[in-house]
Amino acid sequence: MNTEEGETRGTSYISLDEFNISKEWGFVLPNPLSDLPKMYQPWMDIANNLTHLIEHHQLRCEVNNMQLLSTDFLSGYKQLRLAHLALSFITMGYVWQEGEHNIAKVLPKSLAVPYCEVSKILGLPPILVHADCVLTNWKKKDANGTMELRNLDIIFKLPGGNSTKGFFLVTLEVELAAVQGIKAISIATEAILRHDDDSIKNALHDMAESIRKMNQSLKKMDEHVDPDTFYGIIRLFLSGWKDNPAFPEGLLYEGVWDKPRFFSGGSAAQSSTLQSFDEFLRIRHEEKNAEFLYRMRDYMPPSHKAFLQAITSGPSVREHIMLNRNLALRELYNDCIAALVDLRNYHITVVTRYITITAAKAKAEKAKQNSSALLLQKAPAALAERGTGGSGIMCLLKSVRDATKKVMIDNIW
Ligand code: HEM
Repeated sequence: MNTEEGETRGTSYISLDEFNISKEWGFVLPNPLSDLPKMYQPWMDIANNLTHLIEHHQLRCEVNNMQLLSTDFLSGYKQLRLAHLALSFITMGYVWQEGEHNIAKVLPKSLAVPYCEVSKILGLPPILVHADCVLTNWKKKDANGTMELRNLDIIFKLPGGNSTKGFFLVTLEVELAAVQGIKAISIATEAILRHDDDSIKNALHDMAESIRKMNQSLKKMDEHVDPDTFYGIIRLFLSGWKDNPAFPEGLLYEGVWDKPRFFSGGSAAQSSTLQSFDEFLRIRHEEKNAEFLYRMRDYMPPSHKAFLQAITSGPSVREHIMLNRNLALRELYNDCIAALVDLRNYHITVVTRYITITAAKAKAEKAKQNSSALLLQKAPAALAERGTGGSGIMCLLKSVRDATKKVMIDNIW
Protein backbone atom coordinates (compact mmCIF):
# COMPACT_ATOMS: atom_id res chain seq x y z
CA MET A 1 0.00 0.00 0.00
CA ASN A 2 1.20 3.51 -0.78
CA THR A 3 2.35 5.18 2.41
CA GLU A 4 0.03 8.15 2.30
CA GLU A 5 -2.95 6.70 0.45
CA GLY A 6 -5.63 4.70 2.13
CA GLU A 7 -4.50 5.59 5.65
CA THR A 8 -7.18 6.32 8.17
CA ARG A 9 -6.60 9.62 9.92
CA GLY A 10 -7.51 8.28 13.30
CA THR A 11 -9.12 10.42 15.91
CA SER A 12 -8.62 8.51 19.11
CA TYR A 13 -5.93 8.97 21.70
CA ILE A 14 -3.86 5.86 22.40
CA SER A 15 -3.73 5.26 26.12
CA LEU A 16 -1.05 2.78 27.20
CA ASP A 17 -3.10 1.57 30.21
CA GLU A 18 -5.85 0.42 27.91
CA PHE A 19 -3.41 -2.03 26.30
CA ASN A 20 -1.81 -3.28 29.52
CA ILE A 21 1.37 -1.40 28.71
CA SER A 22 3.09 0.13 31.68
CA LYS A 23 4.59 3.64 31.58
CA GLU A 24 7.51 2.32 33.58
CA TRP A 25 8.01 -1.12 32.04
CA GLY A 26 6.58 -0.92 28.53
CA PHE A 27 5.80 -4.44 27.28
CA VAL A 28 7.84 -6.04 30.09
CA LEU A 29 5.69 -7.72 32.76
CA PRO A 30 6.22 -5.58 35.90
CA ASN A 31 7.67 -7.53 38.83
CA PRO A 32 6.72 -11.03 37.65
CA LEU A 33 5.93 -13.73 40.21
CA SER A 34 8.48 -16.48 40.67
CA ASP A 35 6.27 -18.97 42.52
CA LEU A 36 2.85 -20.55 42.06
CA PRO A 37 0.33 -21.81 44.67
CA LYS A 38 1.48 -24.97 46.44
CA MET A 39 -0.61 -27.39 44.38
CA TYR A 40 1.50 -26.50 41.32
CA GLN A 41 4.72 -27.53 43.07
CA PRO A 42 5.17 -30.51 40.66
CA TRP A 43 5.50 -28.04 37.75
CA MET A 44 7.75 -25.71 39.73
CA ASP A 45 10.03 -28.52 40.89
CA ILE A 46 10.62 -29.58 37.30
CA ALA A 47 10.92 -26.05 35.90
CA ASN A 48 13.35 -25.02 38.66
CA ASN A 49 15.54 -28.03 37.95
CA LEU A 50 15.29 -28.02 34.18
CA THR A 51 18.93 -27.73 33.16
CA HIS A 52 19.97 -30.62 35.40
CA LEU A 53 17.08 -32.80 34.21
CA ILE A 54 17.82 -32.10 30.53
CA GLU A 55 21.56 -32.61 30.86
CA HIS A 56 21.01 -35.93 32.68
CA HIS A 57 18.39 -37.07 30.14
CA GLN A 58 15.76 -37.33 32.91
CA LEU A 59 13.27 -34.63 31.94
CA ARG A 60 11.07 -36.75 29.66
CA CYS A 61 10.80 -39.42 32.31
CA GLU A 62 9.84 -36.84 35.00
CA VAL A 63 7.20 -35.29 32.75
CA ASN A 64 5.80 -38.68 31.76
CA ASN A 65 5.27 -39.38 35.47
CA MET A 66 3.80 -35.96 36.22
CA GLN A 67 0.20 -35.86 37.44
CA LEU A 68 -2.46 -34.00 35.47
CA LEU A 69 -3.26 -30.82 37.40
CA SER A 70 -6.33 -28.63 37.04
CA THR A 71 -5.66 -25.02 36.04
CA ASP A 72 -8.74 -23.83 37.96
CA PHE A 73 -6.67 -22.73 40.95
CA LEU A 74 -4.45 -20.32 39.05
CA SER A 75 -5.68 -16.87 39.87
CA GLY A 76 -4.78 -13.57 38.31
CA TYR A 77 -2.80 -12.56 35.26
CA LYS A 78 0.66 -12.86 36.79
CA GLN A 79 0.06 -16.44 37.98
CA LEU A 80 -1.12 -17.37 34.51
CA ARG A 81 1.94 -15.77 32.89
CA LEU A 82 4.25 -17.63 35.29
CA ALA A 83 2.41 -20.90 34.57
CA HIS A 84 2.79 -20.31 30.81
CA LEU A 85 6.48 -19.56 31.27
CA ALA A 86 7.06 -22.70 33.38
CA LEU A 87 5.10 -25.00 31.06
CA SER A 88 6.79 -23.46 27.99
CA PHE A 89 10.26 -24.11 29.38
CA ILE A 90 9.30 -27.67 30.33
CA THR A 91 7.86 -28.23 26.83
CA MET A 92 10.99 -26.96 25.02
CA GLY A 93 13.17 -29.13 27.26
CA TYR A 94 10.91 -32.15 26.69
CA VAL A 95 10.89 -31.80 22.91
CA TRP A 96 14.61 -31.04 22.46
CA GLN A 97 16.20 -32.99 25.36
CA GLU A 98 18.00 -35.37 22.98
CA GLY A 99 18.81 -32.84 20.24
CA GLU A 100 17.38 -32.78 16.77
CA HIS A 101 17.85 -36.48 16.03
CA ASN A 102 15.54 -37.82 18.72
CA ILE A 103 12.78 -35.25 18.93
CA ALA A 104 9.71 -35.90 21.10
CA LYS A 105 6.80 -35.56 18.72
CA VAL A 106 4.04 -36.12 21.28
CA LEU A 107 3.54 -33.87 24.30
CA PRO A 108 2.01 -36.01 27.05
CA LYS A 109 -1.45 -35.19 28.35
CA SER A 110 -0.29 -34.13 31.82
CA LEU A 111 1.70 -31.33 30.20
CA ALA A 112 -0.30 -30.62 27.04
CA VAL A 113 -3.73 -30.20 28.66
CA PRO A 114 -2.90 -27.58 31.33
CA TYR A 115 -0.47 -25.87 28.94
CA CYS A 116 -3.14 -25.42 26.26
CA GLU A 117 -5.71 -24.28 28.84
CA VAL A 118 -3.39 -21.58 30.21
CA SER A 119 -2.43 -20.57 26.66
CA LYS A 120 -6.09 -20.22 25.68
CA ILE A 121 -6.89 -17.97 28.64
CA LEU A 122 -3.88 -15.77 27.90
CA GLY A 123 -4.43 -15.76 24.13
CA LEU A 124 -0.90 -17.07 23.59
CA PRO A 125 0.14 -20.14 21.57
CA PRO A 126 1.27 -23.29 23.46
CA ILE A 127 4.97 -22.79 22.74
CA LEU A 128 7.74 -20.70 24.29
CA VAL A 129 7.32 -17.08 23.16
CA HIS A 130 9.33 -13.88 23.62
CA ALA A 131 6.66 -12.74 26.12
CA ASP A 132 7.67 -15.75 28.28
CA CYS A 133 11.43 -16.05 28.12
CA VAL A 134 12.21 -12.30 28.08
CA LEU A 135 9.22 -10.32 29.33
CA THR A 136 8.26 -12.65 32.23
CA ASN A 137 11.48 -14.52 33.01
CA TRP A 138 13.29 -12.02 35.23
CA LYS A 139 13.77 -11.11 38.87
CA LYS A 140 15.93 -8.72 40.84
CA LYS A 141 18.70 -10.18 43.01
CA ASP A 142 18.36 -7.35 45.50
CA ALA A 143 14.72 -6.27 45.55
CA ASN A 144 15.71 -2.70 46.44
CA GLY A 145 18.45 -2.57 43.82
CA THR A 146 18.28 -1.16 40.29
CA MET A 147 17.28 -2.82 37.01
CA GLU A 148 20.92 -3.09 35.90
CA LEU A 149 22.12 -6.40 34.45
CA ARG A 150 24.31 -7.13 37.45
CA ASN A 151 21.27 -6.99 39.74
CA LEU A 152 19.10 -9.19 37.52
CA ASP A 153 18.61 -12.91 37.20
CA ILE A 154 16.33 -15.21 35.24
CA ILE A 155 13.58 -17.24 36.94
CA PHE A 156 13.91 -20.46 34.91
CA LYS A 157 17.03 -21.64 33.14
CA LEU A 158 17.76 -23.73 30.08
CA PRO A 159 21.12 -25.32 29.19
CA GLY A 160 23.78 -22.85 28.07
CA GLY A 161 24.73 -21.38 31.49
CA ASN A 162 25.61 -17.70 31.64
CA SER A 163 25.16 -17.25 27.89
CA THR A 164 21.50 -18.27 28.10
CA LYS A 165 21.00 -15.97 31.05
CA GLY A 166 22.83 -13.17 29.20
CA PHE A 167 20.76 -13.69 26.06
CA PHE A 168 17.45 -13.30 27.90
CA LEU A 169 18.59 -10.43 30.14
CA VAL A 170 20.30 -8.36 27.44
CA THR A 171 17.12 -8.68 25.38
CA LEU A 172 15.14 -7.57 28.45
CA GLU A 173 17.40 -4.51 28.68
CA VAL A 174 16.66 -3.73 25.02
CA GLU A 175 12.92 -3.92 25.82
CA LEU A 176 13.37 -1.56 28.78
CA ALA A 177 15.32 0.90 26.64
CA ALA A 178 12.29 1.02 24.32
CA VAL A 179 9.90 2.25 27.05
CA GLN A 180 10.65 5.95 26.44
CA GLY A 181 9.87 5.45 22.74
CA ILE A 182 6.62 3.61 23.44
CA LYS A 183 5.47 6.42 25.73
CA ALA A 184 6.40 8.87 22.96
CA ILE A 185 3.98 7.09 20.60
CA SER A 186 1.10 7.69 22.97
CA ILE A 187 2.09 11.34 23.53
CA ALA A 188 2.65 12.04 19.84
CA THR A 189 -0.66 10.57 18.67
CA GLU A 190 -2.51 12.84 21.07
CA ALA A 191 -0.36 15.83 20.08
CA ILE A 192 -1.08 15.28 16.37
CA LEU A 193 -4.80 15.44 17.09
CA ARG A 194 -4.30 18.73 18.97
CA HIS A 195 -1.86 20.08 16.33
CA ASP A 196 0.60 20.59 19.15
CA ASP A 197 3.88 20.58 17.20
CA ASP A 198 6.05 21.25 20.26
CA SER A 199 4.83 18.07 21.93
CA ILE A 200 5.28 16.09 18.69
CA LYS A 201 8.85 17.44 18.54
CA ASN A 202 9.61 16.30 22.07
CA ALA A 203 8.04 12.91 21.40
CA LEU A 204 10.07 12.32 18.22
CA HIS A 205 13.20 13.41 20.05
CA ASP A 206 12.46 10.91 22.84
CA MET A 207 11.76 8.17 20.34
CA ALA A 208 15.09 8.60 18.53
CA GLU A 209 16.91 8.66 21.90
CA SER A 210 15.12 5.51 22.97
CA ILE A 211 16.00 3.64 19.75
CA ARG A 212 19.65 4.65 20.20
CA LYS A 213 19.53 3.33 23.77
CA MET A 214 18.13 0.03 22.46
CA ASN A 215 21.13 -0.18 20.15
CA GLN A 216 23.53 0.47 23.04
CA SER A 217 21.90 -2.34 24.99
CA LEU A 218 21.97 -4.73 22.03
CA LYS A 219 25.74 -4.16 21.88
CA LYS A 220 26.02 -5.87 25.29
CA MET A 221 25.15 -9.21 23.63
CA ASP A 222 28.83 -9.52 22.64
CA GLU A 223 30.01 -9.40 26.24
CA HIS A 224 27.35 -11.72 27.69
CA VAL A 225 26.63 -14.37 25.05
CA ASP A 226 29.16 -16.76 23.56
CA PRO A 227 28.39 -17.43 19.83
CA ASP A 228 29.20 -21.18 19.99
CA THR A 229 26.87 -21.63 22.96
CA PHE A 230 24.17 -19.61 21.25
CA TYR A 231 24.44 -21.58 18.04
CA GLY A 232 25.07 -25.01 19.55
CA ILE A 233 22.63 -24.92 22.47
CA ILE A 234 20.39 -21.90 22.97
CA ARG A 235 18.92 -21.94 19.46
CA LEU A 236 17.93 -25.56 19.77
CA PHE A 237 15.78 -24.94 22.83
CA LEU A 238 14.12 -21.91 21.21
CA SER A 239 13.30 -23.82 18.02
CA GLY A 240 9.71 -24.42 17.09
CA TRP A 241 7.75 -26.91 15.03
CA LYS A 242 6.70 -24.77 12.12
CA ASP A 243 8.91 -24.20 9.07
CA ASN A 244 11.45 -26.49 10.72
CA PRO A 245 12.75 -29.23 8.39
CA ALA A 246 13.65 -31.38 11.43
CA PHE A 247 10.01 -31.38 12.46
CA PRO A 248 7.89 -31.96 9.34
CA GLU A 249 4.91 -33.56 11.10
CA GLY A 250 4.32 -31.00 13.87
CA LEU A 251 3.78 -31.69 17.57
CA LEU A 252 0.84 -33.71 18.89
CA TYR A 253 -0.64 -32.15 22.02
CA GLU A 254 -2.07 -35.31 23.59
CA GLY A 255 -5.58 -34.97 25.02
CA VAL A 256 -6.08 -31.58 23.32
CA TRP A 257 -6.12 -31.97 19.54
CA ASP A 258 -6.37 -35.13 17.40
CA LYS A 259 -3.83 -33.88 14.88
CA PRO A 260 -0.34 -32.46 15.38
CA ARG A 261 -0.01 -28.67 15.38
CA PHE A 262 2.68 -26.34 14.03
CA PHE A 263 3.98 -23.35 15.99
CA SER A 264 7.00 -21.10 15.38
CA GLY A 265 9.81 -21.02 17.93
CA GLY A 266 10.70 -18.18 20.30
CA SER A 267 12.28 -15.15 18.63
CA ALA A 268 12.65 -11.46 19.42
CA ALA A 269 10.79 -10.99 16.11
CA GLN A 270 7.82 -11.53 18.48
CA SER A 271 8.73 -8.34 20.37
CA SER A 272 6.14 -5.58 19.99
CA THR A 273 8.73 -2.78 20.28
CA LEU A 274 10.06 -2.50 16.74
CA GLN A 275 6.66 -3.23 15.23
CA SER A 276 5.24 -0.32 17.29
CA PHE A 277 7.84 2.06 15.88
CA ASP A 278 7.28 0.71 12.37
CA GLU A 279 3.55 1.31 12.62
CA PHE A 280 3.91 4.75 14.17
CA LEU A 281 6.45 5.91 11.58
CA ARG A 282 4.41 4.26 8.78
CA ILE A 283 7.19 1.96 7.60
CA ARG A 284 5.75 -0.45 5.05
CA HIS A 285 7.50 -3.78 4.61
CA GLU A 286 7.55 -5.92 1.48
CA GLU A 287 4.60 -8.27 1.33
CA LYS A 288 6.43 -11.46 2.28
CA ASN A 289 8.20 -9.81 5.24
CA ALA A 290 5.05 -8.02 6.34
CA GLU A 291 3.31 -11.42 6.35
CA PHE A 292 6.03 -12.90 8.57
CA LEU A 293 5.98 -9.94 10.96
CA TYR A 294 2.18 -10.03 11.06
CA ARG A 295 2.26 -13.73 11.83
CA MET A 296 4.62 -12.99 14.73
CA ARG A 297 1.85 -10.84 16.25
CA ASP A 298 -0.06 -14.04 17.00
CA TYR A 299 2.78 -14.84 19.41
CA MET A 300 2.35 -11.59 21.37
CA PRO A 301 -0.03 -11.00 24.29
CA PRO A 302 -3.35 -9.99 22.61
CA SER A 303 -3.39 -6.53 24.24
CA HIS A 304 0.04 -5.75 22.75
CA LYS A 305 -1.13 -6.95 19.36
CA ALA A 306 -4.17 -4.68 19.73
CA PHE A 307 -1.84 -1.75 20.54
CA LEU A 308 -0.11 -2.23 17.17
CA GLN A 309 -3.49 -2.19 15.45
CA ALA A 310 -4.48 0.99 17.32
CA ILE A 311 -1.30 2.74 16.15
CA THR A 312 -2.07 1.75 12.55
CA SER A 313 -5.56 3.19 12.79
CA GLY A 314 -4.37 6.25 14.70
CA PRO A 315 -3.18 9.55 13.24
CA SER A 316 -0.11 9.44 10.98
CA VAL A 317 2.85 11.55 12.09
CA ARG A 318 4.33 11.19 8.61
CA GLU A 319 1.19 12.56 7.00
CA HIS A 320 1.08 15.39 9.54
CA ILE A 321 4.65 16.40 8.68
CA MET A 322 4.08 16.20 4.93
CA LEU A 323 0.83 18.18 5.06
CA ASN A 324 2.22 20.89 7.31
CA ARG A 325 5.67 20.99 5.67
CA ASN A 326 7.27 21.36 9.06
CA LEU A 327 11.05 21.28 8.59
CA ALA A 328 11.99 20.78 12.24
CA LEU A 329 9.57 17.88 12.57
CA ARG A 330 10.84 16.39 9.32
CA GLU A 331 14.38 16.37 10.68
CA LEU A 332 13.30 14.72 13.92
CA TYR A 333 11.25 12.13 12.02
CA ASN A 334 14.24 11.35 9.81
CA ASP A 335 16.41 11.08 12.92
CA CYS A 336 14.08 8.35 14.24
CA ILE A 337 14.35 6.53 10.90
CA ALA A 338 18.15 6.85 10.92
CA ALA A 339 18.30 5.45 14.47
CA LEU A 340 16.07 2.54 13.47
CA VAL A 341 18.23 1.81 10.40
CA ASP A 342 21.32 1.85 12.65
CA LEU A 343 19.62 -0.54 15.07
CA ARG A 344 18.61 -2.90 12.26
CA ASN A 345 22.11 -2.70 10.78
CA TYR A 346 23.65 -3.60 14.11
CA HIS A 347 21.14 -6.42 14.54
CA ILE A 348 22.32 -7.79 11.15
CA THR A 349 25.91 -7.68 12.48
CA VAL A 350 24.77 -9.63 15.55
CA VAL A 351 23.02 -12.23 13.41
CA THR A 352 26.11 -12.53 11.18
CA ARG A 353 28.26 -13.17 14.22
CA TYR A 354 25.92 -15.51 16.10
CA ILE A 355 24.43 -17.42 13.16
CA THR A 356 26.12 -16.97 9.75
CA ILE A 357 29.75 -17.19 10.86
CA THR A 358 29.05 -19.78 13.53
CA ALA A 359 27.03 -21.90 11.06
CA ALA A 360 30.06 -22.00 8.72
CA LYS A 361 32.32 -22.89 11.66
CA ALA A 362 29.91 -25.65 12.75
CA LYS A 363 29.85 -27.12 9.25
CA ALA A 364 33.66 -27.22 9.20
CA GLU A 365 33.81 -28.78 12.68
CA LYS A 366 31.24 -31.44 11.79
CA ALA A 367 33.37 -32.43 8.81
CA LYS A 368 36.42 -32.98 11.05
CA GLN A 369 36.89 -36.36 12.71
CA ASN A 370 38.59 -35.19 15.90
CA SER A 371 36.95 -31.87 16.48
CA SER A 372 37.31 -30.38 19.96
CA ALA A 373 34.41 -27.95 19.39
CA LEU A 374 31.80 -30.16 21.05
CA LEU A 375 29.11 -27.49 21.24
CA LEU A 376 29.21 -26.95 17.51
CA GLN A 377 29.29 -30.68 16.81
CA LYS A 378 25.86 -30.89 18.43
CA ALA A 379 24.44 -27.78 16.71
CA PRO A 380 21.09 -28.41 15.00
CA ALA A 381 21.67 -28.65 11.25
CA ALA A 382 18.05 -28.14 10.16
CA LEU A 383 17.99 -24.50 11.20
CA ALA A 384 21.44 -23.56 9.82
CA GLU A 385 19.91 -21.12 7.34
CA ARG A 386 16.84 -20.21 9.35
CA GLY A 387 15.96 -18.19 12.42
CA THR A 388 14.26 -19.80 15.42
CA GLY A 389 11.09 -18.07 14.25
CA GLY A 390 11.55 -20.09 11.06
CA SER A 391 12.40 -17.23 8.70
CA GLY A 392 14.98 -17.15 5.88
CA ILE A 393 17.21 -14.86 7.87
CA MET A 394 19.38 -12.45 5.91
CA CYS A 395 16.89 -11.74 3.10
CA LEU A 396 14.28 -10.83 5.68
CA LEU A 397 16.54 -8.68 7.84
CA LYS A 398 18.12 -6.73 4.96
CA SER A 399 14.84 -6.11 3.23
CA VAL A 400 13.21 -4.97 6.50
CA ARG A 401 16.16 -2.60 7.02
CA ASP A 402 15.83 -1.27 3.45
CA ALA A 403 12.10 -0.67 3.83
CA THR A 404 12.93 1.37 6.96
CA LYS A 405 15.36 3.57 5.00
CA LYS A 406 12.79 4.14 2.27
CA VAL A 407 10.41 6.25 4.35
CA MET A 408 12.96 9.03 5.03
CA ILE A 409 11.23 12.26 4.00
CA ASP A 410 13.25 14.05 1.30
CA ASN A 411 13.64 17.78 1.12
CA ILE A 412 10.80 18.16 -1.34
CA TRP A 413 9.39 21.51 -0.39
C1 HEM B 1 22.10 -13.01 19.74
C2 HEM B 1 21.11 -12.14 19.55
C3 HEM B 1 20.11 -12.22 18.44
C4 HEM B 1 20.06 -13.03 17.37
C5 HEM B 1 21.02 -14.13 16.96
C6 HEM B 1 18.86 -12.67 16.62
C7 HEM B 1 18.43 -13.31 15.48
C8 HEM B 1 17.32 -12.99 14.74
C9 HEM B 1 16.83 -13.71 13.60
C10 HEM B 1 17.46 -14.95 13.04
C11 HEM B 1 15.74 -13.08 13.15
C12 HEM B 1 14.86 -13.51 11.98
C13 HEM B 1 13.51 -13.94 12.47
C14 HEM B 1 13.50 -15.36 13.05
O1 HEM B 1 13.30 -16.29 12.30
O2 HEM B 1 13.67 -15.51 14.27
C15 HEM B 1 15.51 -11.96 14.00
C16 HEM B 1 14.50 -11.04 13.84
C17 HEM B 1 14.27 -10.03 14.69
N1 HEM B 1 14.95 -9.74 15.85
FE1 HEM B 1 16.61 -10.66 16.51
N2 HEM B 1 18.23 -11.64 17.25
C18 HEM B 1 18.95 -11.34 18.37
C19 HEM B 1 18.63 -10.37 19.29
C20 HEM B 1 17.56 -9.53 19.19
C21 HEM B 1 17.19 -8.56 20.17
C22 HEM B 1 17.89 -8.32 21.51
C23 HEM B 1 16.10 -7.91 19.69
C24 HEM B 1 15.36 -6.80 20.37
C25 HEM B 1 14.26 -6.96 21.05
C26 HEM B 1 15.78 -8.47 18.40
C27 HEM B 1 14.72 -8.10 17.62
C28 HEM B 1 14.36 -8.67 16.42
C29 HEM B 1 13.27 -8.21 15.59
C30 HEM B 1 12.34 -7.04 15.90
C31 HEM B 1 13.22 -9.05 14.50
C32 HEM B 1 12.23 -8.95 13.29
C33 HEM B 1 12.92 -8.23 12.16
C34 HEM B 1 12.92 -6.71 12.34
O3 HEM B 1 11.89 -6.15 12.71
O4 HEM B 1 13.98 -6.09 12.08
N3 HEM B 1 16.69 -9.45 18.14
N4 HEM B 1 16.48 -11.91 14.98
